[in-house]
Amino acid sequence: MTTSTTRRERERESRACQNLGSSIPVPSVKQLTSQPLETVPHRYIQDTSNDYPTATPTPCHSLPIIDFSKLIHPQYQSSELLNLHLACKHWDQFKVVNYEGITMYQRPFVRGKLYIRFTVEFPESFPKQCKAQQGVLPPRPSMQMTDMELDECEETTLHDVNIEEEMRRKQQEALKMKNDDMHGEDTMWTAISVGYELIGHRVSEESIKCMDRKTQEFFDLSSEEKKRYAQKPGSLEGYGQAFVISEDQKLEWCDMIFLKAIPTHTRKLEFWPEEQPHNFREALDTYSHDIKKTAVSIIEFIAMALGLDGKRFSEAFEGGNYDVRMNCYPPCPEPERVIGISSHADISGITLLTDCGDIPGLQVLKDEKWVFVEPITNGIVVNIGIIMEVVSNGVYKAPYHRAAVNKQKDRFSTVTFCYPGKKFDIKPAEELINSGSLALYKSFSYDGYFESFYERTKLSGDGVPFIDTLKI
Ligand SMILES: O=C(O)CCC(=O)C(=O)O
Ligand SMILES: [Fe+2]
Repeated sequence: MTTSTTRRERERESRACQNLGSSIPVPSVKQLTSQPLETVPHRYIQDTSNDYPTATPTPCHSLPIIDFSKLIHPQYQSSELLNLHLACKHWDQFKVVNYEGITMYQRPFVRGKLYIRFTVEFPESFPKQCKAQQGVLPPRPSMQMTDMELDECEETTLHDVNIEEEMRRKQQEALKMKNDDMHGEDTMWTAISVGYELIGHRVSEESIKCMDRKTQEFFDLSSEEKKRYAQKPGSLEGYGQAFVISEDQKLEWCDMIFLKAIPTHTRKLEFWPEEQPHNFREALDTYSHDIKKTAVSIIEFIAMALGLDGKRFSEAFEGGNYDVRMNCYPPCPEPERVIGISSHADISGITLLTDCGDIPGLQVLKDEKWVFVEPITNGIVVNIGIIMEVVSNGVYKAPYHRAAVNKQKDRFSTVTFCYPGKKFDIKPAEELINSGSLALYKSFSYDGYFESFYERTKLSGDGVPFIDTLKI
């Protein structure tokens, strides 16, 4: 009974995998740049006429940092969860009242700041009936307060606050404290994210460093060697480029290898480099299990920050799917005319990215500007994916991001797309809907969600972002 159910499930899974879309073979950018290039071939030149400008780096354009060790520390958890929430959703209006917050750590008589978030929704029009209703209702209660009520009031001043700068400052303090605390420890890693930056997570340094090396070594192999792992018709897995569906489509300045990593039975080892790079498979095996552990914890905290049952999410991601994409962006003679990866939002629940080296390339769209995400040594970028945008009913948004390239050096990144298990329906969380909000997104089964995504990748050029097709 169990065996046949498992077999049936696997068959369904394998059918679903075959429907994952495919990509037609394209030249390798690494090979293209192996000889000196002065100009870029026409197929790579992007139309940048309607593009957003790139922001000049400033402190308020850098990403917030969340301290993972605080998330798991009873003393700091609630304040760090608030930071996490603000980091995932940082566009509301904030005011601050000084010295009215909770007491400060180790200073029981000093209160910190009280941040108040105002989300004001003005009606678009006042219905005509309002006036008529006023006529039949009793007079409004007086706003005048009694002396006793006034005695209990305390006057205070609401200061305007730039919450992003404020968070930045707090996070820099947190980072400093963390570094002081961790002096001498080298087993922890720093992590950053597109929605927020995370420090102190539990992936081992060796695991990430080793994967970084293997990613670089893979792309440094000869073309013949890499082609042994080339994508096959009807599959996105393997070495190549993603989502090239027509011969005249613009190409991205990127070579990649895409592999399903977890659960282990979904691995297609024919695409996993074997003899070279030496120990590539072992490195990816360890890395993917480590990244999964981090993802399971992060998702639990994200759910808690949304006021949802964290355990439901950690369980769903414990039994989840993890796909790894390794990217190589070779140097380009005209970097401003090409794109490494075009603007997109990830379809995952969350995405964890490690930058192999210190060359910036990842950009996130913030306030209609492309902002570079500075690689942090030993860091992981955490990005909210479309699944979490739907589940949060739009409270958190899956940010648009892209990869820029540079003139001087290869850039490499290793990206893990983290998905819940197949039993997880992709729909706004019931707790959020029951609390009075309308569902803003449609509901999908796990397979239904992917089917609708891959259907859309086949429709080129209608310009409707996938996320918009999910909205009610
Ligand atoms: O390499 C990067 O910085 C971005 C990669 C990315 O967004 C992706 O693979 O989905
Ligand atoms: Fe992405």
